[in-house]
Amino acid sequence: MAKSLSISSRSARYEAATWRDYYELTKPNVVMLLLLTALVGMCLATPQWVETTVLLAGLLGIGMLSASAAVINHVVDHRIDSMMARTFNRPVAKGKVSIPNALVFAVCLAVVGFAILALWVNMLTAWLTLASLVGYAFVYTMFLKRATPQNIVIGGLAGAAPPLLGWTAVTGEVHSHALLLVLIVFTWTPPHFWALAIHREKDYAKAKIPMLPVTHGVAFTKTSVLLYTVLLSLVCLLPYLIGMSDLIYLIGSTMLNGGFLYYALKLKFAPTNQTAMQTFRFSIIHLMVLFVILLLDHYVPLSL
Ligand code: HEM
Ligand SMILES: CC(C)=CCC/C(C)=C/CC/C(C)=C/COP(=O)(O)OP(=O)(O)O
Repeated sequence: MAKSLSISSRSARYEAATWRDYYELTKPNVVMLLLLTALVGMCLATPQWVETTVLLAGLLGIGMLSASAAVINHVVDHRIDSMMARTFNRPVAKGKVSIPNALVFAVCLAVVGFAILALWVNMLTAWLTLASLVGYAFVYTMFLKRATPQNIVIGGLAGAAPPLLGWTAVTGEVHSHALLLVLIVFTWTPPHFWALAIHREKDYAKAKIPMLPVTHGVAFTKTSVLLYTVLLSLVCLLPYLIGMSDLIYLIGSTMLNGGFLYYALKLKFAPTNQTAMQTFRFSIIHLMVLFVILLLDHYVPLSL
């Protein structure tokens, strides 16, 4: 009796799932920023306007595979998500969306996304995007996240891939300029995540996830944020130095990196309770504006 009651109350909770829960599973804000970086990869790949079919099918396919990866992340992590204050309310962790339903949703997104890329873009982009899904949903989430504090440095490669995916969607080839855009996002990821991890250190310790502040302490993580931010500022100079981007980019990226360095220095040497989260929030604005500036610089010629 008690068993049947608990089953029926569980299924009642599953019935309560709405489209909003499924939408939340796709990490929409993260996917939007990933798509912005993919769009910039597309636009920078050609001096002409990107062909409409490639633009739309490319963004849709990359978006669907990224969303699928995010849904799988929710499924794999539902136990640890339910232990952390930031994530306990997520649809799978909370039991609002069942694991089978979430998996069916993820598989549908992945199959349709892959087919769109294969049919209307090209096979190179389809395979590279699928590899990014595997990198994030399986390699990072299932193994690295639980294994090493360098998890997000290595796993960051999957999240950094979209500018390359956008580029290959347009040209069908891997180009060094596209790899430089990947390097920018790759170098940006550690200060982006570790700033948040400092704020959420107790959550991660509780869930026994070996994030850097848990394994090496908050002071060491702050130093790592600062050093990666310095490295990011140097990497961000490369598009100008190799002649890929021009003056608008140089000025814009220098200002953004100045802002990021300000927060990283404040976090290390003069923090308040809010500084870690302010740094995390600024990292998102930094990457978003940086890629908009790359786009502006591409279409508005302005050089010395
Ligand atoms: C391994 C790499 C990464 C890790 C570990 C990571 C981690 C995180 C975490 C833990 C959050 C907080 C989510 C929440 O509040 O529930 C977050 C937020 C966010 N991340 Fe990342 N991130 C990574 C890469 C990226 C990449 C590559 C992008 C985009 C290019 C990105 C864009 C965002 C955005 C836009 C948010 C805010 C989401 C929101 O407010 O809903 N992240 N990230
Ligand atoms: C196809 C393709 C480009 C795939 C990449 C997909 C993707 C959604 C990358 C973003 C990385 C990210 C949000 C990591 C956080 O995971 P977490 O588990 O550490 O954070 P959480 O605790 O908030 O879930």
